[in-house]
Amino acid sequence: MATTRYQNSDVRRQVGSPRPKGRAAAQTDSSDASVPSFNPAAIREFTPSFDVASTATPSNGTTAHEAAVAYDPFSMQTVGQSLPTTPFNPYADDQAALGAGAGFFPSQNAYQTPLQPLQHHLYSTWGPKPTNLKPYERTTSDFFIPEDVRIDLTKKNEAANQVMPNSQLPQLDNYHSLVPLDTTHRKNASIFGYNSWVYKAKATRTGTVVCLRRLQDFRLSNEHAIRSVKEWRRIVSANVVQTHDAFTTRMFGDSSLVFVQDFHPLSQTLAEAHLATSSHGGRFAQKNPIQESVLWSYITQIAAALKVIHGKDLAARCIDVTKIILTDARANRIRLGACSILDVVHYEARRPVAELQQEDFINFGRVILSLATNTHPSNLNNINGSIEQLSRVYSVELRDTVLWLLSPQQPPAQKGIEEFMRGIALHAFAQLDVEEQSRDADKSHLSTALENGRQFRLMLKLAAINERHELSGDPNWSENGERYLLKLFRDYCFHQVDADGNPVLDVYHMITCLGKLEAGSEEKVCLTSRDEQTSFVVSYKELKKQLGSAFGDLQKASKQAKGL
Ligand SMILES: Nc1ncnc2c1ncn2[C@@H]1O[C@H](COP(=O)(O)OP(=O)(O)OP(=O)(O)O)[C@@H](O)[C@H]1O
Repeated sequence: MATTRYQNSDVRRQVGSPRPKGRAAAQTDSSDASVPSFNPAAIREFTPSFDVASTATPSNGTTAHEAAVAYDPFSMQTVGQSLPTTPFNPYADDQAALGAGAGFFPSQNAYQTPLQPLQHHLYSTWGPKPTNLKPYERTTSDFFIPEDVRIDLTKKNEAANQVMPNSQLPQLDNYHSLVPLDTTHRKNASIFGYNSWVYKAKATRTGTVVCLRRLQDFRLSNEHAIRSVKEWRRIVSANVVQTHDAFTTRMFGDSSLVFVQDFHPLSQTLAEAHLATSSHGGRFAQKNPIQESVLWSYITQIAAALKVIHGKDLAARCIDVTKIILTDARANRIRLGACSILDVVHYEARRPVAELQQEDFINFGRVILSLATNTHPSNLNNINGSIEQLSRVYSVELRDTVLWLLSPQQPPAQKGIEEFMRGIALHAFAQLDVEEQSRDADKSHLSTALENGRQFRLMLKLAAINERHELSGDPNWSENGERYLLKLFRDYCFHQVDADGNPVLDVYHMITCLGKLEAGSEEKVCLTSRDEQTSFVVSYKELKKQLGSAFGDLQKASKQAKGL
């Protein structure tokens, strides 16, 4: 079998056969000692660490920047080449071409890192790891977002995209595709004084999914009432559902007041999550006793919300287990869900904010007492008895905290949220730690998604080139020149077969090949034609250039067709 070292010339001529046929076969260049031999095992449970493959990293000073992909997902041109002074682009293919003044650093020569060049073809290995694996062991799932996170996000996306066929709900002026979120027909008018309904809807102008809370049969008597919502737009807190707007409408067949809020898919109220109605008499029965650490987490988050709200001279007014939503059950993330509503509804009977803020503390205490004793707030008639019940299960500190919240101050003395926060600081730090750990895990997942995104862009380019029917009237474009090698690379990467011609589906091999191509590694690969008559030894770096140039042809033709 002839082995041809590829020289950037017309490979079609070197192949010597009009159109290669037959089974794809390819092998890694065995003359390159740095290349790990490819073991065509099926998807491995454990794959060796990429540290093993790292022996094959560029040795000729390929810099981090050379090895990275252009930021524009499809741009194969050096970004900013035509600009006189170009900002440093860490993703550019060729930093040298940017010119001396283009770098973030005084000149490219001055940029000499004492570190090894980054190995962009390797998946990063930072972030929390399963502890039962050796440091060099990785599972196939390591390359993707963890299953539980994927399921959670997918379910949330599904919930956000859910539609209701044959819906009788009206289309509003600025919102359409309403889907009711109330899971029960039981309506409780005691909180707002009106029956309320919650819908998911799509904003006509922006296409974003929002949550609409509708108060049925509400008659607006004062135009200024609705403007008080403006104040709530200023409240930006991780523990408050953001309110955007409020309007009245007759589209539901009555006079309704509607609040527009952020939509948090698959959220549950604290009552739904922790208190369950029994089938008889509407009494609430506990699902599982709530751990004390969860209660402290809730306390810390409600306090954080009140800090922002009271800090803007507003009062939450609606702190209730049925109006606080759990937006991420795994992380115990909660948000106050119905602030702003009572400011509009009770506009005529306005009361001093300081007084309402003091009431917030009492409602806050009732929420915690209700959760700790598994009693619906409307049944919390004997506070002392409930406190006693709480102290039988939970710590003295929790009991004292709830007592502090529930006991009214003798005027002119007033409770302050900062004073309360100082008192629970230890628990707030515990919550902070949980949040930081969860952020670490999310960052780690994000880095996996980043790597996958890079490879996905590469696959889009390959797919756009391989087997293209014709380009600019040339029916053989995708089979000629550099495109032919890209086709063989596609075979090498994805169409591996064993000695009997059976497919070898080695995810590790596919990911590694794409990673090296994406990084433009100096490592060489031996690509064999389908008829097994010709082989080409070519580096990933050259393949990457060829991919760029072939994709550039496509872009040029596409732009010409559009007259650009
Ligand atoms: N901003 C939001 N994003 C997503 N879902 C929400 C949002 N606000 C509320 N929900 C969900 O809508 C459903 C109904 O909420 P609602 O406040 O009406 O509770 P409820 O228990 O039905 O109270 P009530 O008896 O007062 O009507 C709940 O499952 C809640 O989790």
